[in-house]
Order: sequence, then C-alpha cells, then structure tokens
Amino acid sequence: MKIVLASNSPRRKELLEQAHFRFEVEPAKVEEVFDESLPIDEALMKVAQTKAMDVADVYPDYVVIGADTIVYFQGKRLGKPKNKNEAKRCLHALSNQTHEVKTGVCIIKDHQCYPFVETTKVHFRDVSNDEINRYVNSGSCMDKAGAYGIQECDFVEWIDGSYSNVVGLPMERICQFFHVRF
Ligand SMILES: Cc1cn([C@H]2C[C@H](O)[C@@H](COP(=O)(O)OP(=O)(O)OP(=O)(O)O)O2)c(=O)[nH]c1=O
Repeated sequence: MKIVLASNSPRRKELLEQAHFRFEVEPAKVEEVFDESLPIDEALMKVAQTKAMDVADVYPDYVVIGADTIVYFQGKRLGKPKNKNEAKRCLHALSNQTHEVKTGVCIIKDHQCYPFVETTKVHFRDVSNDEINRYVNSGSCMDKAGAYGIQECDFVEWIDGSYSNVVGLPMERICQFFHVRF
C-alpha cells in the first residue's frame, strides 16, 4: 500500500516515521479556511479533508493522510499565532487552565474519505510572564497551534488522551486504521 502524507509539518512526518511507516510527503497547496458555521469538529474534519483531497488529485493511487491541529479553549479556536504579541496573549490565557487540542484527520483510500477528530485535554501549570517572554522570543512557537509545542516546553502539567495527537497526529487511531501495532 502506497501512502502519502499531505502535510508540511515536520512533526507529523516524524510521528509516522517513529511508527515505521513508509510514505511520501506532499504538502497540500490549499488555504486553511475554517467554516465557522459548522460545529468545531465538523469544521476541523472539513479542513483535513480539503488538504487530503488536494493531494489525492495528484496521487490518485495512494492512500492520503491529511490533518489539521487546533487548540480549543473557552469555545474559541486558537490556531497558529500571527505575531509574537498574539503568541504571548495566547500563552497567558492558557496558563493555569485546561484546554483541548483537536486534530482533524482525513484518510482517503480507494476514493473514499475516512474523516475523524481526536481530542486531548491539556492542563498548563501556572506559567510566569518571564517564562512566556523567553519562550516566545525563542521563536519556535510561531508555527504551532496555540503558540506552544508540548514536545519542547515544560508548561504542561498533565494531559488526558493521546500525546501524539497534541504534537499533530493521533498515532493510536492512525495505526488502528492501517492495522499496525502502536
Ligand atoms: C499544540 C501543538 C501543535 N503543534 C503543531 C502541529 C502542527 O504542525 C501545527 C498546527 O498546524 P497545522 O495547520 O495543523 O499543520 P501545519 O501547517 O504545520 O502543516 P500542514 O497544514 O501542511 O499539515 O502545530 C506542535 O508541534 N505541538 C503542540 O503541542
């Protein structure tokens, strides 16, 4: 079975590699448009599907994996920060609070779409202004939903659910789909 990952994210590539998948990488060339009129999970699956379908056009005989990760907090979707100030505001808001990380996935196989959403609860400890400034100024938060990477900061006190889902792909469910042991 030939697999292609429709993503630009180095984290998703790494997660699939760690699980010993063999695959190509072809980032989708579509704008991420969120349909705010839909319930959050539906909107997320739609974005993942748009990414997967874009690549399926070019790789018709491959199984395509598309995904999109967001932070969901107090009924609001937090994507990648637009600038450092927004990143700081976002981390302040998440400090000492519990939020959800949602990854929408769409797998296209034999012209059929298999979409799903995985949700992980994440709790931040109390994070000081200094810590937030230092982390944001290091720059690595800018390409990450919610302005943090669980794999590179120590703000997370506990999680409930899939860790890899927070990083960008729910590997338990991906492996289940492909009948691979996780
Ligand atoms: C919350 C969180 C997100 N992230 C990353 C995963 C995703 O790469 C990114 C969310 O952006 P996405 O838009 O889901 O993905 P992407 O733009 O990196 O790649 P593509 O659209 O081509 O698939 O945030 C982490 O690495 N660690 C975290 O703890």
